[in-house]
Amino acid sequence: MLSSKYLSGAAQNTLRRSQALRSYATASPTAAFAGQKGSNGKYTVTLIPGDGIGPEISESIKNIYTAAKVPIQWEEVDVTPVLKGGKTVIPDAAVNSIKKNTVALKGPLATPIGKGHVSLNLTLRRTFNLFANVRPCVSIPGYKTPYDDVNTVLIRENTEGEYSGIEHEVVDGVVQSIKLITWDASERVARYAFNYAQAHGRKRVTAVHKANIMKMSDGMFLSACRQVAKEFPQITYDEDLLDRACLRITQNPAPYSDRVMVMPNLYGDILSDMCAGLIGGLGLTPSGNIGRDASIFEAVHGSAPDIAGKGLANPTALLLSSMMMLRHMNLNGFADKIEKAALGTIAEGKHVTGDLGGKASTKEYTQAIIAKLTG
Ligand SMILES: NC(=O)C1=CN([C@@H]2O[C@H](COP(=O)(O)OP(=O)(O)OC[C@H]3O[C@@H](n4cnc5c(N)ncnc54)[C@H](O)[C@@H]3O)[C@@H](O)[C@H]2O)C=CC1
Ligand SMILES: O=C(O)CCC(=O)C(=O)O
Repeated sequence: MLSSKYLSGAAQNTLRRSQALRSYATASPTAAFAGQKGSNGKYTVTLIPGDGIGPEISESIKNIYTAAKVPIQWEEVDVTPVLKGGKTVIPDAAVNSIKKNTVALKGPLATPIGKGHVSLNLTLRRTFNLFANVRPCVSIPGYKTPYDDVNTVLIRENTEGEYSGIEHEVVDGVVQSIKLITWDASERVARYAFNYAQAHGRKRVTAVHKANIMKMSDGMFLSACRQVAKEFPQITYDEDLLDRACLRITQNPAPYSDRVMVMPNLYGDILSDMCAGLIGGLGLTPSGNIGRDASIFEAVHGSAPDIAGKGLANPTALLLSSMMMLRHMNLNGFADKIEKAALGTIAEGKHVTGDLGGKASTKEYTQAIIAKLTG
């Protein structure tokens, strides 16, 4: 093991954070929602509309929630980054709102490529120790794609790995980027994956890795998974190489319907976009960033600058993310009702957005869902 004296300041911070989180490894895997309704009978949820298509799709969710009479009031916060002590940080008001409400719905946040401020998406995940990113990807009934039986659940380690953000120039022309894997974070996400499989009736957990190449980092991730697997004898545990998993899923996704895949950070980012491609694209896939003290729900997609401001975006991915949020808040009845209206609208095919081959604007699609909810 590398002694901490050889680590950069950022790496040492990550190590400290990991040590501080040690207790999470054995804690309950889910952030049990403990929010209280206000005197108006509603829960307060933080809303980050986000960048690019974010405000358009957030507006759609708000309108659908009003129509469905979901007992939620939104606390909208701005996360335009501010400079504090030479560092780019999220404004205190936004951080405090999420701390207080413990649940947030987040639109996509854009990150400058190859320069500029750090990713605020990653900053939020780290700030609230959102250690597991759950990314389900399920075929949409009635929307025809090459496979109609996709039903994958991918759980991505969400705080470290290739996304640790520890980079420096060694000498001119040589840059080093450190992939940091800790036992604690690996064990914590592995335990979450097994608990998730158990709670959702999935019989197998597959750890996806490249430990043939990254023998120490992915190797330790696998060791943590193997150790946790012993606590769950009723669940089959196996391992698959990332490249082989990509090939197998695209050739035949059916065998992945009975399992949960768990993996280091970057692999989960890429594999979830690949799975989204199998069911119709990024306009359809939700996710939940789960921590013990807070959870933030967001679409898998980004800010889609190519269609932003044109009223073309598909709000389904954010809407389904908010369904994950409602179920997390035990508001299952509202989630079922809205999900049925959205999926019914897609299955009918008359009012779908361009990414699904339709001609409807974001507003027309939203109105069609609202008509189902109120009609
Ligand atoms: N969690 C987050 O907030 C994420 C943020 N990003 C950021 O978003 C920005 C743009 O990234 P890209 O690589 O362009 O990925 P992207 O996901 O924004 O877009 C990829 C493609 O999918 C389409 N698309 C995405 N969402 C859609 C929707 N709801 N409806 C219809 N079409 C949709 C876009 O039009 C584009 O052609 C970058 O700054 C990136 O860093 C990227 C991924 C996740
Ligand atoms: O933060 C970003 O801009 C991209 C993040 C991303 O692709 C993800 O990890 O979901």
